Parts: sequence; C-alpha cells; structure tokens
Amino acid sequence: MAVPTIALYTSSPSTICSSPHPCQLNSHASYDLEFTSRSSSLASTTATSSPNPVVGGLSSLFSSTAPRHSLLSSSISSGGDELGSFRHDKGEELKELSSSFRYSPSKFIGSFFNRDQSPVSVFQGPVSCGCCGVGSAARTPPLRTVWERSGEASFHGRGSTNRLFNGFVRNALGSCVDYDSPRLEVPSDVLDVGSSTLFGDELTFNMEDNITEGKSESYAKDLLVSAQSKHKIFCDESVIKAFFEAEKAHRGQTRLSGDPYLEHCVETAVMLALVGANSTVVAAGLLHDTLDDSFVSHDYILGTFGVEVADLVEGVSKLSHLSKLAREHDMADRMVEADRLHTMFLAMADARAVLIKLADRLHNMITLDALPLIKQHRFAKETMEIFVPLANRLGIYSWKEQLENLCFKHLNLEQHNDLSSKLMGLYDEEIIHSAIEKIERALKDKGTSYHAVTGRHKSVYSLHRKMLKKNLTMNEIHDIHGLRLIVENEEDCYEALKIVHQLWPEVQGKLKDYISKPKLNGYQSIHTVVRGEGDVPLEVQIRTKEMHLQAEFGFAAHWRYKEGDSKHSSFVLQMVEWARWVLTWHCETMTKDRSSINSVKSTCKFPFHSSDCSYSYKPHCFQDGPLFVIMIENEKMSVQEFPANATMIDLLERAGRGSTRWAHYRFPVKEELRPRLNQEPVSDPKCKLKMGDVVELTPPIPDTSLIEYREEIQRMYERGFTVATPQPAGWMS
Ligand SMILES: Nc1nc2c(ncn2[C@@H]2O[C@H](COP(=O)(O)OP(=O)(O)OP(=O)(O)O)[C@@H](O)[C@H]2O)c(=O)[nH]1
Ligand SMILES: Nc1ncnc2c1ncn2[C@@H]1O[C@H](COP(=O)(O)OP(=O)(O)OP(=O)(O)O)[C@@H](O)[C@H]1O
Repeated sequence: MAVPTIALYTSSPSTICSSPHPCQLNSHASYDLEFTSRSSSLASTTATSSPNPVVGGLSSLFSSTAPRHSLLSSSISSGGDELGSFRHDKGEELKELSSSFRYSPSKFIGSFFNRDQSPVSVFQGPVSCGCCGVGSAARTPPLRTVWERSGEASFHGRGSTNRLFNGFVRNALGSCVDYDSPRLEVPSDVLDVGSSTLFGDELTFNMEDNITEGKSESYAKDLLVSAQSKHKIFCDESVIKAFFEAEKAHRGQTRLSGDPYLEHCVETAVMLALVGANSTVVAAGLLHDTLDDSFVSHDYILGTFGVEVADLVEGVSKLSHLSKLAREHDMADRMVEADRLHTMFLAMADARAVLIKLADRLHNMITLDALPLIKQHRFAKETMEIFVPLANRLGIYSWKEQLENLCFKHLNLEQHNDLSSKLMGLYDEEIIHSAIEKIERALKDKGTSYHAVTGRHKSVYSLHRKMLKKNLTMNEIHDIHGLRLIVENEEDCYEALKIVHQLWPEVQGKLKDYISKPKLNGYQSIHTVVRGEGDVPLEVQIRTKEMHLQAEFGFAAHWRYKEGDSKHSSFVLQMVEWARWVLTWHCETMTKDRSSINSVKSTCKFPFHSSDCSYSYKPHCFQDGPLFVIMIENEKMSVQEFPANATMIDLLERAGRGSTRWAHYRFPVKEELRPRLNQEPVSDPKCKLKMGDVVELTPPIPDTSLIEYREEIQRMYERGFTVATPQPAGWMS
C-alpha cells in the first residue's frame, strides 16, 4: 500500500500575545495596615521587605546582581525506574470517569467559531469556557473574565529583559497566555488526513498505520481539526504524530459515558496549549494515558518521541498512581499528608508532568457528572486537597479557579447554585472592560507610564470563601470587580492613584497603602475601592512591576500568602519556586521568544540554579533536603518525611515506634510476608529510600495461604526485629 503523504501547514510558530489572567491572592491579610501618607521612604520600605534570602533572589530576577546560591544536586532520578513497576491497570482515574461532554464535531467546531474571538473568552470559567464544553454544566456565572491592556507603547525598546518580564508577569498572572492567533481556522474538508492533501510541508513520519477506514477515521480527523482550530500548535509535526499515536493506542476505547477515550487526551492537550505549553508538553499531554491504558511502552515513546516526551508521560503515570493511592486510602492526617504530597509531586516529577496531570484532572473534573455521586465526591475532595494547591503553587490560577469552582459544585451543590445565581445578576463584563479603557485613556492623557492594566471578576468559590472567612454578606464584598495597574515606578503608583480617584468616587475607609507601609512579608501595593459605572464597587490595585514580581514570586508570593508561610520548610519553598521557574521557562518563555532566552542564557538569574544551568528541567535540587515516602499500613496511608540518605531500616524503626508489630520484627523468609517497596518485596533492608517511594508494611496475604504462613509469622514475632545483620541472599528467619 502506498504511504499517504501528509502535508503540514506551517505558518509562523505560535507566539504568545499579552492576554491577561490574574493571580489569586487571598485577602486574609494578617497585617492590615491603614493608609499612611506617601511620605514614608522607599528606602525604609525595602529595608524591611526582604526578610528571607529568597526575596532578594526572586525580586532581583532581572537584575545582574541577583544572588547565586549553590545548587543542591539531586537525589531524584529523572527516570521512572523506581516506580516502574507501578503500572496500574487501565488508567484507573479515567476508567472511573465518564464524560459529560458529548462528542459532536459540528457542535464543537461550530461553537468555537461562533464564539467571541477575543482572548478573554478562553479564560472564562467553566460555564463560559467554550473550549472545554462546559457551558451548560452548571448554572454558574462566568467564573473568571480577565482583561488586560498592556501599555507596550510606553515601554517599547526595552529589549529582552522586558520581554522576559512580560513572560513572568503573564505566568504570574496565571494562565493568561494566549497566542496571537492560536486558532487556525481549518475547514475540515481541507484537512484530508486519510489521503495526502494537507497543506504546506510534508510530514516526515509514516502515516500508514494511522488512518483506518470509515468511522474511526472521521472521528479522529474531526478531533484533530477541532484541536487545530483552537491552537495552531496542533499543526506541529511532533504534535500531529503524538495525536495519531494516541489515536492508535486508544482506538476502540471509550469512557464510561461512551465518548471516545481519545477525546479526553485531546482536551487535556488543548488545555496545555492554551496556557502556553510547548510542543513537547502538548505531545506528552496527548500521550499521557498511553502507558497505563494501552500496550504502548516507555521504550516505544522514547524511540518515537525522544527522552523528554517519554519521561514526561512516565512522570504523569507515576503521579496518577500516587494520586490514586491518596484517593483510596484513609490518611493519618489529611492536612499534613496533603501538604507533603504536594511537595512530593513537585519533587519527584518534572514540574511539566505535574502540569499535564493538572490538565488531566481539570478535564476529568469538568466531565465528572456522569460518575456516581459518591465517586464525584471522592474526586472533588481529592482535587481540592491535592490539585488545587498544586495549581496555586505553580501559578496556574485559571485552572486553580476552575478546579475550585467545580469542587465547590460537587461538594456543596446547594450553596454553589445559590451563590452562582446571585452572581449571575452581578457580573458585568462590560464594567471591567470599559473601566480598563477609561483608565488607559486617562493614563495616556496624563502621560503616566504603565505596564499593564488587568481586570477580573471574583470567582464563585473565592467569593464563598471570603464571605465565610470574614463573615460578610455579598454586598459587603468590594472586590467582586477588580482592576490591577502595573506601572513603571513608585511615583507612577501615586500618580495613577490620583487619576483613579479623579475618574471615580472613592469609597471612604478602603484605601490601603502597602507601599509606604509594606506588609511584613514584603508585599507592596496600593489598594483602593471606588464606585465605578452604575455605582458598582471596583477594587483597584496599583503596583510597580518589581512589586508585582515580589507579590508573585517573592516572599509575599501569592501561594505562600494564601497558604500561610509558617508551616513550610525552606525545602518546600525552594521546591515550589524551582517548579514555578521551570514551568515558566518551559511553558512560556521558551515557546515565545527564544532570542530573549539566548540573550540571558549565560546569566541565569534563578537563585538556586547551578552556574551551568541550561534551563532544562532536571529534578536535581535538594539533595540535602528531606525526602517524602508513602507508607501504607493497615490500609492507612501516611506521607513520611525522612532526611536524605534514609534507608528502609529507618522507616521500619519509625513504624515500630508506634506499633508492637514492628517493634520486635525479623524479616521473614517468605517474600510475601515482607514489606514491599514499590510493589516488590524488600530484598535489602539497607536500601536507600527515594522521593516518592511507596512502602507497604502490611502486604495483603492471600487467604488460602494463611495456614502455610502461620508458622513463619509465629517465628517472626518470637525472634524479633534484627535487621542489623541481614543475610546476603534473602533474609533468614
Ligand atoms: N501576593 C500577595 N497579595 C496580597 C497580599 N496581601 C494582600 N494581597 C492582595 O490584596 C488583596 C486585598 O488585600 P487587602 O487590601 O489587605 O484586603 P483584605 O484585608 O484582605 O480585605 P478586603 O479589603 O476585604 O479585601 C488580596 O485579595 C490580594 O489580592 C500579600 O501578602 N501577598
Ligand atoms: N483588583 C484586582 N485586579 C486584578 N486582579 C486581581 C485583583 N484582586 C485580585 N486579583 C487577582 O485575581 C485572582 C483571583 O482573586 P481572588 O479575589 O479570587 O483572590 P484573592 O486576591 O486572594 O482575594 P481574597 O483573598 O480577598 O478573596 C488572584 O490571582 C488575584 O491576584
């Protein structure tokens, strides 16, 4: 059979345009400072604003004097061998799920082309998010609508640092990355995947196996066209190739709802593309379930796509396994375990694998409706505990909001619906839209430099949380509509404040000047509330770009501010900053502007990188840091923290402290009775533990063999726990 030739459309590579997304910051300000006069000097401000070395490092990301800390190299292997045996069958998470999204290419494509083409629509929450098909899922008002006008005119010619800053701002602002023209309007009749009539360049891979006749061909083609219409990265050769490999791997598989399995993979990949992920991550997103759900092996992906994609897919598989453990086991202390799990996730897998897992979970949450209620509840709970904080730490705020709102809906339907319907009447995109225009015009008229003006609606869940926390009614919340101005310098902040107060009347008693009196964590910004159009309260935050970076990446960083600093060890702080940095580079700046990267390559500003850092992810930090290991005993799961270099003996000794069973324990001869490390019976008690290891202390023993084991168990307990002199080959009783 002749090999079909596939032509590939290759317009200019995807570029990121400035399109907004706010970051989420909590208002549980512990240090509420009232407005004080502007006269306080910046000098005193900065003197008190950086109590942690991290601050200096992060706030000076773009200065040549950024401090360098020595790199702590890794105890974490990038490969998946330590959990290699953990292939859980058939993608448990997805098997449980069915999609509420009905596959309908015409509806899908049609709704896409019909909808507002502005970048804003991409970032609305589940209801209005055309890309994820949740429009009718819940009676939820638009959960987030973000607008940004970047004042580029006033900052032209700043060169790479400025572009780099834009990257950070966008990242910090959340998944506000949109592309200049992400959607490629490809009429489906033009993309003839089955024959050889694609446009542009030829694909270099063999399509012979990829196309089957009839139904499957057209459904796959429609899915690809639909993805391409949302983002042109789906025209990249490697991504198309991944698409067809995923199609082959999942051919014939459906979700509980009856939808083709491939649809989930494509939707996951689309979400990744829309937050700015590059083709490696998008390809891995398409393939993310192949290891668990098909006969595709790591080696095959390695050979076909290279090490990066293969390791990412394996990383996602590991995370899926851990997530399943967390979902299915009772935890000793949910808060503590969840907190350690977040760190473990970030430490054991490439941050990009976490990103893919997050997208996977977001799509699963969007399509959760068809599951039995009890499972919906379980997923929502786990999502709230594990994935929301991860999205927060990684700075993907639009996903965080969507996840939170969906969890809220599934965990607390009544309250969700009640608040949503009240918000329906309140949200007004036009208020924010016109406020941005008005403020921009006024800033330009007065000649005040500004960097960006963003706006957002408060999400349903955020509103619910704030009302609960502060015991307020909805009318008492003043930041349902909010604007943020990022200006050039401190003087401009006060200029901009004057302008804002000239445009709209100020709500008395709401002005806070955290510039002249920074919060103890270093947070600086001016907050004011004004009465906008229709007398609607509008919160306006004004800060410089340095202050903004500090608020997003520094000691006052949003995720810490949200979570509270005290409980985190420096290991966690470093881990998170590292992960955010890596993600920023890989999923945004790398894609966007290679020239700016090249120009700063030799002077990496990240405070914890080694001098030979190439910006590519190596999970190599924190050799000296603690490691987290999952311990399962009697169906209960706990995440244990150990110092680096801890061994199995340390774990057993710790377990022994709380239980008589392990206090006087000697390893049994029979393998089935030994603790298991990543599903294998432990063969060397002195083996070192690794980040993400799973140790089962009480492996299930088959009922039928119990009699056989009785004698051995008896001996085990009689002789006590003596691992100090393990036998070389197997352990003797
Ligand atoms: N990154 C960061 N953002 C902060 C911090 N403190 C406040 N913010 C931002 O500022 C907003 C309002 O904070 P405040 O003006 O202190 O207000 P509040 O005390 O929370 O109460 P409200 O006026 O009711 O909003 C928050 O919602 C955040 O967006 C901080 O320490 N770090
Ligand atoms: N006035 C504003 N203008 C633009 N973006 C904002 C504004 N206020 C907050 N944001 C950003 O919008 C996102 C969501 O904000 P949200 O109000 O839900 O949380 P928050 O800022 O933590 O507030 P709170 O704790 O008071 O509820 C955050 O990323 C936050 O940084």
